[in-house]
Amino acid sequence: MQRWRGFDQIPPGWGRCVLTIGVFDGMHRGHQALVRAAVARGKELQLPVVLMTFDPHPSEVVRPGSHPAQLTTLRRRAELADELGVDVFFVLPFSPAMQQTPPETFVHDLLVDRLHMAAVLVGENFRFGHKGAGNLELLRRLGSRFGFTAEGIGLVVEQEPAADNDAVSTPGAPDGAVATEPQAEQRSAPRAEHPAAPRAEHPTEPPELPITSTYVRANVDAGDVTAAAAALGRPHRLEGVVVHGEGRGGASLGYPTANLHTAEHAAIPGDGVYAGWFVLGSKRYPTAISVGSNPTFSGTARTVEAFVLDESANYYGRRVALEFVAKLRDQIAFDSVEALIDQIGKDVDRTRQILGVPASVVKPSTDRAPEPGERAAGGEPAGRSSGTPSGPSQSGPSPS
Ligand SMILES: Cc1cc2nc3c(=O)[nH]c(=O)nc-3n(C[C@H](O)[C@H](O)[C@H](O)COP(=O)(O)O)c2cc1C
Ligand SMILES: Nc1ncnc2c1ncn2[C@@H]1O[C@H](COP(=O)(O)OP(=O)(O)OP(=O)(O)O)[C@@H](O)[C@H]1O
Repeated sequence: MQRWRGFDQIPPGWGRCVLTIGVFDGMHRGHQALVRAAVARGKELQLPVVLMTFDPHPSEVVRPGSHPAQLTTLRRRAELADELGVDVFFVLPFSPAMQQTPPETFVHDLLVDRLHMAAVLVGENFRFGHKGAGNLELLRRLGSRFGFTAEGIGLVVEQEPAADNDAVSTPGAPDGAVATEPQAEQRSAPRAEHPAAPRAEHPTEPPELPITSTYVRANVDAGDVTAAAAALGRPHRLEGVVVHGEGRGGASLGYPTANLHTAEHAAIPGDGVYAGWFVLGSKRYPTAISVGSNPTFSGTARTVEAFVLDESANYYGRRVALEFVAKLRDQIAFDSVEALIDQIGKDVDRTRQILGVPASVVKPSTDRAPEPGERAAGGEPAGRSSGTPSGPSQSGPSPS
């Protein structure tokens, strides 16, 4: 896949193409359906498929200071587009001049004259150009004038989770892994209200609301990472660089944590404790994640920290990502450090259960994730035994 930034990077001799346009921040299931349709059209017409996205988020240009929480970095968005078969990931720097551009000019001067689009595919609800005056209808009219086709894709809607299903599949778990325990906290937690939710006239019929990035952001913010994962088709991922914390995790608690420094607008899930995956390069490790200000220690700064199960490597300075699979509980101000340690042990046990990772695993090397079902010869993990902090010796070179 090629990556371009701005129209100047269109290579000389560029022919015709199939185009899909939008912010694509979530790269959620709706976006995926749209991109798949564009890729299929590209195959049929034997033309390359261009995905056009914007940077910064257009909201920031329209209302400075209003940048929405970012669900994917441009790098991650490109990676996901590549996996779906896109040929060119085209980032259009979004400027005040672009915001003022009438939709007809945008289509004629840029998409037709410079990008040579033969077909454009967008969601039915797509709006573009000054004051959002452009829509699918306009694209169709301009298409018959300038010689391209415009196709609208039906919107993918969110699915309500089945309330009586005891076996909750966990997005991102190893193949076939299923959490056998109902995720009670998840179920009972109020769902983030859909931004476009109408008042239901028939309460028994769940409303069918389109998946949008705004909806995913609301769920991430509310800590409902299960609903976010259902809309994304994968767990929400937060990227960052591992930095030093207070130096307390390994030394005093026996649970060293990798503290993440995240990008300014990154979508950080609401405060709480989560089960998820620690992603390092192409490997994933089970992890218990804490988001919040560590009220037991009267902390004020909000931190994102991950205790990586069965690992004791030095992650400082590494670029890593966390994938949030399920929320376990809220952060609590414990009366004693012992009570916090005891609870973290239970969080770790629960994390194993949800991810389908056995309690005792062979100590993997730092670049190898344990295979589910893999056990140490003696039955005990080479790192720590499940849920039992083993004191300062565990902290070693690990992050605090
Ligand atoms: C799984 C897990 C759950 C946690 N839950 C809480 C909590 O409920 N309340 C709290 O004050 N801190 C909680 N913490 C955060 C610890 O207080 C924090 O990791 C510790 O203070 C070490 O901080 P440091 O990395 O800055 O040294 C939790 C940490 C982990 C790994
Ligand atoms: N649920 C969906 N199903 C199919 N296509 C969608 C869906 N949501 C958005 N699209 C289309 O995907 C492209 C990119 O959408 P875009 O990221 O701009 O909006 P969005 O996901 O609705 O997010 P936001 O909440 O920020 O409006 C557009 O063409 C849009 O119409």
